[in-house]
Parts: sequence; structure tokens; C-alpha cells
Amino acid sequence: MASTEGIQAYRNNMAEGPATIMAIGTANPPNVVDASTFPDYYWRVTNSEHLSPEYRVKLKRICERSSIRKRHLVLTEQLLKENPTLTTYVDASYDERQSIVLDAVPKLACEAAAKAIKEWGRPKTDITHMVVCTGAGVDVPGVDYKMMNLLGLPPTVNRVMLYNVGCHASGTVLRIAKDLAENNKGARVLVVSSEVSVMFFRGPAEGDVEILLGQALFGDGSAAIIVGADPIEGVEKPIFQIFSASQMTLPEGEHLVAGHLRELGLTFHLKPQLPNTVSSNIHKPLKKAFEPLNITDWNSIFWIVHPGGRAILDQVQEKIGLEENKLDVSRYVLAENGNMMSASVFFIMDEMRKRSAAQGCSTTGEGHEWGVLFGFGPGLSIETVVLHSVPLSI
Ligand SMILES: CC(=O)CC(=O)SCCNC(=O)CCNC(=O)[C@H](O)C(C)(C)COP(=O)(O)OP(=O)(O)OC[C@H]1O[C@@H](n2cnc3c(N)ncnc32)[C@H](O)[C@@H]1OP(=O)(O)O
Repeated sequence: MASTEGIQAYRNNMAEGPATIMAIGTANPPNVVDASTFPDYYWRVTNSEHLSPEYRVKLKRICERSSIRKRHLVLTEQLLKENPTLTTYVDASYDERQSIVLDAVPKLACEAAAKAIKEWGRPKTDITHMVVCTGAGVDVPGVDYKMMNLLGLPPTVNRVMLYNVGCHASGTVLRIAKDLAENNKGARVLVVSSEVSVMFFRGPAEGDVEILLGQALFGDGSAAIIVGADPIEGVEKPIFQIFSASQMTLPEGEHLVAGHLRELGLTFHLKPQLPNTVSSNIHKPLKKAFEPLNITDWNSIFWIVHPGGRAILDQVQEKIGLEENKLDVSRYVLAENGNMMSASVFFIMDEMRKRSAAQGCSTTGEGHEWGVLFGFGPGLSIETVVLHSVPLSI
């Protein structure tokens, strides 16, 4: 018969403190595409010289207005030459895309994870859980399984794999990681987002502007973080604590952003009303998330906002009444990488803590105590994560 003490210990499995981010690692593919030369490059590799100059100029305008300087892409010109069906508008190309991403997504994910594990400072065998998300390459066993083997994680690691959630998956994986860390004493969760745009690179077709947006805005990147509660003093260094994490769905925005997986790859749909709908609706989750803290001055907190596009950041800044520099780090990550879907906010988090230290700020959150992380994606889904910064020794 099981002992009463044993049952009690099993029930008292909760950690004492909040889920804490203890390390961050990021990785991009080495191939870089410059926004200023992308229109010419894209027209050349997709053999689109027969299309109208006006249509090409539109892509140029989108690139210029995007405020993106460069992006890292798995798809090199050589890979596109080897897989010509990826460069047309409608050719069946799912198999070719799969064969590229099944290799690229776990590889990039492992590069980011190895950096996070190194910073964490504990043996990788101490990882108890994994939560992995990607929008590319549905397969079983999945990226989580491949990563477990590539990284040499113990076979006892508890894995969660999320495919095709959307750009807001960053908030989703943080929500899951928080619950795992706080409800399983001693848990150490490797959280990974690995995003590549291979599934939706396609050639243009006169009149289709959404496809131009998809080609101009998205970039590839992976990010990994380690989450756990009650950091071991002198070994594990807290970066941010996860105070709360919640999701809100805006059914009226369902038609504004979507992706459909077909034989030709992932077709992307982005409606012009998206920046306005996102920015007009974040007050509600923002107020709700900060009610327990009695915070209503949105300039008194730090901001990590999914950089879906320049217009989204502009309109969030304007509608919330944020000061000029509030979204600087989100804008910087957009400029240097494009929209890396769910990985973007982790890059912003990493950049923010590094800048905060370099600039002599008193906390990892630009000197502020509290901050918000917003993930946006299809649904329309809004993930709101309240972060607590950590003091930096000055
Ligand atoms: C929900 C999420 O956030 C999840 C995601 O990450 S999904 C990706 C979300 N991102 C977006 O939807 C992009 C948001 N849009 C932007 O950032 C900006 O509109 C942009 C960078 C694309 C262009 O900048 P801008 O200041 O609006 O420039 P603007 O000159 O008005 O637009 C350029 C052209 O693109 C067109 N355009 C912009 N958005 C469009 C859209 N969604 N559909 C069709 N056309 C569009 C404009 O009509 C304009 O066409 P003309 O040149 O013929 O006038």
C-alpha cells in the first residue's frame, strides 16, 4: 500500500516561486537577403521578367516601407535552382518543401538550444521537459523527438510538440512552460521556437499583393529559452520571471490572417485591416493582465511586441500612446531579421536584456520592473504575457 507521506509528497509537487527564464539562445541561417536588393533577386529567381513593371514596383515599395534591412533565409539561390517548383505560383511542391524543412528546422532549433543550455550552466541531462513549436514540416515523430536525439537529452524528457499554431505560438509555449515549471517542483523546461519561411516561398502572380507581402516580410530564425522555478543560487541566473500568461481570441478578426497548407505549400492571407484590428483590441487584454498589479501607466513598463509588420508596431505605439523609444527593440529585431513568426519575441527578449546590461540599466527590462509581451496570430489570437524583470548589478 502506498504510504500517506508518499501520496502527500506527490501532491505537494508545486514549486515555491514563479516560472523564471534562465537562459536565451538564438540562431539564424547564414544566408542573408538584403531588403534593398530583394525585389530584383526575387524577380530573377522566380523568372518573373514577363510581369508588369507596376507590379514589381509594388514589391519595391513594400520592401522600402517595411523598415526591414535584411533577413536570413534557409532558401538559397542554389536550393531554389535545385527545387524549381518552389519558384512558381501554383506548382505542387509540398514534398520538396518537406524534405528541406525536416532537416532545417531541427538543425536551427538545436543551434539555438545549445546556446541556451550553455548559458544556463547546468548539464543538459537536467532538462525535464521540452515545449517546441514550429510552423513548418509536420511530421511524426516530430521536431521535439529529433532535438532530443540531436542534443543528447535523456529519454525521460517530457515532450510537447506544437505545429502550425501561428505567430502567437511564442505566448502559447510560454503559457505551457509556466504551468509546467510551477506545477512540477524542480522542472527545467527547454522551450523552442523554430521558424522558417520555406513552406510559403512562391513565385508572384500579377495582382496578388498578399503574396508580395509574404515574400517581403518574413525571415527565418530559432530561439530557445530555459524556464524553471526556484533558480539555484550561484548556478542559475534569472533573466525574467513569467508573472502571468493568457490568451484572448477576436473572432471578428478571423478572416484577417490565415494560412492554408496545400500541395503548393502554405498559402498566406494578410488583410490590410490587420494592423488596425490588432492595435485597436489590445487595450482589453493589457488592462486585464495588469489589473492585479494596479498598473495603468503603459509607459512605465517595458514592451516586447510581435513585429508582424512595421504598420502593426506603429499602430500599437500610437493607439496605446507609447513614447517614441518604447518599441525600439521590437523595431530593431524586425529590421535585422524580418518577421520570424513565433521566434521574434524571444529575439526581442534577448536583445532587451543585453541592451539593458550594456546601457547600465537597473533591470533586465530597460530599467523597468514590469513588462508585457504580446504575441499575435491567426484566430485572431492575442497572447499577453506579463514579465517581471530582474535587477542588474551596476
Ligand atoms: C497577426 C500577426 O501579426 C501575425 C503575423 O505576423 S502575420 C503578418 C502580419 N503583418 C502584416 O499584415 C503586415 C502589416 N503591414 C505593414 O506592416 C505595412 O502595411 C507594410 C510594411 C506592408 C507597408 O507599409 P505601409 O506604410 O502600409 O506602406 P503603403 O505604401 O501604404 O503600402 C505599400 C503597398 O502595399 C499595399 N498593402 C499593404 N498591406 C496590404 C495588405 N495586407 N494586402 C494588400 N495590399 C497591402 C498597400 O495598399 C500599398 O499598395 P500601393 O503601393 O499600390 O499603394
